[in-house]
Amino acid sequence: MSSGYFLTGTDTEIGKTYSAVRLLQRWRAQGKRVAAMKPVASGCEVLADGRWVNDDVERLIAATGQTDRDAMNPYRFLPPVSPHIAAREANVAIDFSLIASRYVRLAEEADVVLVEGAGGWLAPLSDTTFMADLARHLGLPVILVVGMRLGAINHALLTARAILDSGLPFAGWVANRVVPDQPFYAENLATLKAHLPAPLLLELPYQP
Ligand SMILES: Nc1ncnc2c1ncn2[C@@H]1O[C@H](COP(=O)(O)OP(=O)(O)OP(=O)(O)O)[C@@H](O)[C@H]1O
Ligand SMILES: C[C@H](N)[C@H](N)CCCCCC(=O)O
Ligand SMILES: [Mg+2]
Repeated sequence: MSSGYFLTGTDTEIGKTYSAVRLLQRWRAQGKRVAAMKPVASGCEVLADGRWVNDDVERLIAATGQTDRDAMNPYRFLPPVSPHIAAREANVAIDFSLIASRYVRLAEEADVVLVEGAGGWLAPLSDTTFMADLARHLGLPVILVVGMRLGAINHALLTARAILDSGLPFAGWVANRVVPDQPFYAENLATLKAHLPAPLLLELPYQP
């Protein structure tokens, strides 16, 4: 029986993929077969042969050794904008059932599947749906990446409340240092530990 997690963050660009790679490496080192999924990616580079390449997909694939990009990334959009806008511009409706069936396929071959959202917990996927709805559709416990910088306490506690409201288990959080020298880092971490109702799974240093 495989386990799966939905990885969200306090914002976009705060190190979800960076943390995903570290989590995947850790599980791999424990002898687990790992798979990653980036169901919806916005922001691609177009290669000379016309292929669309998303950086998150490439980084996740490099960490897991998966080869089938289409299986782990069913929706890929060119502009680096909110997925609901990218999907609307492309005339695409994001189908949660399709994502769930791909997830099941990945889970059949892995001990742990890590699903990375796009943006934060309430990043929209359409005019009426949000990342949180996709996480609920998949029914996965949630891991929150906190991009450690000024303002993150508020973002983290708001996100934690919204995760609890969703009814999904809040499996844990990652403290990812996105700035080199956050003043009073230890105190910020202690405040988060005191208020977040889930265990700190990983503390990642700033990497210059
Ligand atoms: N601990 C860290 N030290 C230094 N740089 C970091 C760290 N974590 C993330 N970064 C850098 O910050 C940028 C954003 O990180 P990342 O792509 O993982 O964010 P994300 O939350 O996955 O974004 P998105 O919402 O687009 O998926 C990247 O350039 C990454 O290398
Ligand atoms: C383009 C970016 N890197 C992500 N892929 C999408 C971020 C969506 C954020 C939506 C929002 O909350 O405003
Ligand atoms: Mg990412």
